Amino acid sequence: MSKKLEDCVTTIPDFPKPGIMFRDITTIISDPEGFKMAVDQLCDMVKGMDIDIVVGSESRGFIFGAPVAYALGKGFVMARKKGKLPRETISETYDLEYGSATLEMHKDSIRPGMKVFLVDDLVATGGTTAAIIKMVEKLGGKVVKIGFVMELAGFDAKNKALKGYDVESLISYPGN
Ligand SMILES: O=P(O)(O)OC[C@H]1O[C@H](OP(=O)(O)OP(=O)(O)O)[C@H](O)[C@@H]1O
Ligand SMILES: Nc1ncnc2[nH]cnc12
Repeated sequence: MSKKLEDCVTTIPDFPKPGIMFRDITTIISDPEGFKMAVDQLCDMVKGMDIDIVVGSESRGFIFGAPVAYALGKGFVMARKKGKLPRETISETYDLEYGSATLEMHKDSIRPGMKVFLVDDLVATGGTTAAIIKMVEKLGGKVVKIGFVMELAGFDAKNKALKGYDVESLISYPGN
């Protein structure tokens, strides 16, 4: 039987805090078949769609977003953690499953009217993605597709933080 992407994920209970089921992507990306499956399947999500640019968040979003952009023949924009981008930025602060954080994007990275494919490894609350959506929209871009490798369905981000957007995940885990 051929390998499935799910088989490449390792789950670590109680990391980094008690009660968190940590879905570890390191075993996807260290496996050539797993990494290729993930990138190819993310690209398939926008087959036939008109997109201008791929956006990914630091740091695990970079790992999938950059090869997806390359494979699609598009550019890649980084949403970075605070204080890392050298030019004029826009920023958003948001809550995480465990803590809070601020992401920044270069103000000139999205031009008005650009159609954005937002890529990340995982969605839990959707707070990270919602922060990026806010920045993209403030810059005049339109998020036309959001693709995740994994979703923690218990948070119901699709119907809460990301309601109204076109969201797809390659793997869905019930619960948090
Ligand atoms: O849906 P949310 O509740 O916002 O959580 C999901 C986000 O959390 C993780 O990133 P993290 O901020 O831990 O950064 P990392 O990629 O640098 O580990 C993950 O890569 C997502 O970006
Ligand atoms: N449960 C989880 N596993 C891996 N990364 C995460 N980011 C937020 N929640 C996570």
